[in-house]
Amino acid sequence: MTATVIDGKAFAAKVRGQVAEHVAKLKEEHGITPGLAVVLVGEDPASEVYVAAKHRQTVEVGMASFEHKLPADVSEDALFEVIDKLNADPKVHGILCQFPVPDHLSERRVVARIDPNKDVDGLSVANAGLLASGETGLVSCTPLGCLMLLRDQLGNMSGMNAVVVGRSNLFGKPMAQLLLQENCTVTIAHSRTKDLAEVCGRADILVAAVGRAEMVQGDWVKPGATVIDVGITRIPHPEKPGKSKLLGDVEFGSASNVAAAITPVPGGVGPMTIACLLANTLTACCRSNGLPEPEGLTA
Ligand SMILES: Nc1nc2c(c(=O)[nH]1)N[C@@H](CN(C=O)c1ccc(C(=O)N[C@@H](CCC(=O)O)C(=O)O)cc1)CN2
Repeated sequence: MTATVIDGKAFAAKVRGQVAEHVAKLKEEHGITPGLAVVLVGEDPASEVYVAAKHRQTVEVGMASFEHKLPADVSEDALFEVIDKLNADPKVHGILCQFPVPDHLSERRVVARIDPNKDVDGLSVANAGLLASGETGLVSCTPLGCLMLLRDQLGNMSGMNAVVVGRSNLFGKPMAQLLLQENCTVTIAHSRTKDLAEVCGRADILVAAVGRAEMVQGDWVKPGATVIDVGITRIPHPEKPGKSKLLGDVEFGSASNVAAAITPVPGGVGPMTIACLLANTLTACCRSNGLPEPEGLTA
């Protein structure tokens, strides 16, 4: 079997197109422009690339982009002052702080300071709780992106065995909740799981978010499964000196011989993260103005 390679880059472009269409309608019919504020603390090179991509794509879909770059040694008080102003700013519908933050800051405390209605990363305790209770909130972007890819690939997932490898608040836990909402039978596996290969081998839907390059081998994959690879590890390119190469958590070559469908790295889940951030900003804007939400862009 050679798996269908799920094109996350193309799907993300489609999502951005839907967001742009809805944004244009909001402007025309209601004179409202959704706004996204991104706070970057320090100069982590990867974070700078992601924040630049967020700014570019926000502007491309017709939204207002507000960037706040703070020095690496910014105090928690000074950072909270910026967040408080954004919470109170009616032009800003979505706020996020790019992670990781420097060690003297706590990601948990930063997220807790953001108004849950503007928490477009969906990471606040309020939004995590709403998701766990099956109520409407804002859903973490990468799991939301994976859900969109799975719905597109599989349609009805009811009764399927889903295994999520990884239990982070950013990804594993919300992903498991979303799969549960799709009526999957969900297992969350993690570093202490016994016989991980056997657990993975029972998955009709296997979502790997372990953060260890190529840990999930082809012989862990059930024939015909749909495999979603959330890992991104950057290594020096073996053939091109000075260049780097990205690896997922799944050994793509062997897994794609067994699976029915699989996301590649790069070009799979990654591009969906920013597309879903834009979708969440649009959703937050519609909700705060009491307007109907865009269809197909929420969980
Ligand atoms: N506040 C947040 N911080 C971080 C998040 C997040 O969702 N919220 N996620 C990651 C970084 N990230 C977005 O912020 C992100 C990661 C990867 C991609 C992406 O498109 N990846 C490409 C490869 C890009 C490359 O060459 O490096 C792919 O997989 O094809 C977009 C956004 C951590 N921080």
